Amino acid sequence: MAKITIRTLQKMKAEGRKFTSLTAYDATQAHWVSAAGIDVILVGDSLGNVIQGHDSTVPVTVADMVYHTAAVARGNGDSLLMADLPFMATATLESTLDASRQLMQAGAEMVKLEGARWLAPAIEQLARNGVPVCAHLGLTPQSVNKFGGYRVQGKDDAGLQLLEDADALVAAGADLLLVECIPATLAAELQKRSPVPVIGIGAGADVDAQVLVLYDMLGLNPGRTARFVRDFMADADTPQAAIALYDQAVRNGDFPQPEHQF
Ligand SMILES: Nc1nc(=O)c2c([nH]1)NC[C@@H]1CN(c3ccc(C(=O)N[C@@H](CCC(=O)O)C(=O)O)cc3)CN21
Ligand SMILES: CC(C)C(=O)C(=O)O
Ligand SMILES: [Mg+2]
Repeated sequence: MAKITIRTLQKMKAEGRKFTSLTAYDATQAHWVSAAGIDVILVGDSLGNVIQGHDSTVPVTVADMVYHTAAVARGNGDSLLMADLPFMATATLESTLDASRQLMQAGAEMVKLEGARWLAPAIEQLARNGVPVCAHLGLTPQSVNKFGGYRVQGKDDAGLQLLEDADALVAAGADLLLVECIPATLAAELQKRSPVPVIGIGAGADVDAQVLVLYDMLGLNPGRTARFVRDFMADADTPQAAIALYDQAVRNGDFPQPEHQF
């Protein structure tokens, strides 16, 4: 497999081909995920839940993200390596740039940040400094305390707000959009109007790519899982085989199904 870059993802969108993303938190997982041909590895701040045992991503620090990003980078093959900016790292322009520098120097090739149009100046500054950006919209888990729980976002009038936020962030230089837990109809509308690829989780099938938390799609999560999760270990003997099944299912449109969307 050739090295995946933002140009590869743009080309796949232009050709109407789906691409794939999964989280990884350590070198071994990064090896499995990249060897299966997953296009984008996300070092997600969901590590706060699945590794650290917190009930949200709020406690995760920049130092935690740097540690896991460096481990994932060592195990990665050809996947594009994206890392989350954690809670409050984007509070100021200065903190955004400093945290992004640390993640990029640990081996990330793109950073992801949660938020809306107020992040446009930060994205412009990152673009000028050569840092590709994915803007995460909709259910942004770092705001769980502000939302009052993990709730579907972008319903009714908030849908138009989300589309306008996306436009502003793309105009500022965002290279990718990621939407979580929004109505599938809204995600489809966004996919149509967006010049950059749109990755979805709980956003239906009509987007350019899908992402899941690795532990969720391997059925490793002890608690209740969200509606958008499918356990790919149910039909596989090994984690590597389950990851390959997920990759195929996303590319050929078998995942997600209507039961996984809102
Ligand atoms: N293991 C894991 N998987 C994830 O997908 C994930 C994390 N951890 N940690 C960070 C955030 C938290 N996320 C979550 C957590 C819960 C729901 C959830 O329960 N959603 C409801 C929707 C409720 C509604 O209808 O408004 C669901 O039924 O899926 C969604 C996203 C996604 N991220
Ligand atoms: C759920 C995905 C999109 C994420 O941000 C994470 O794993 O932290
Ligand atoms: Mg995250």
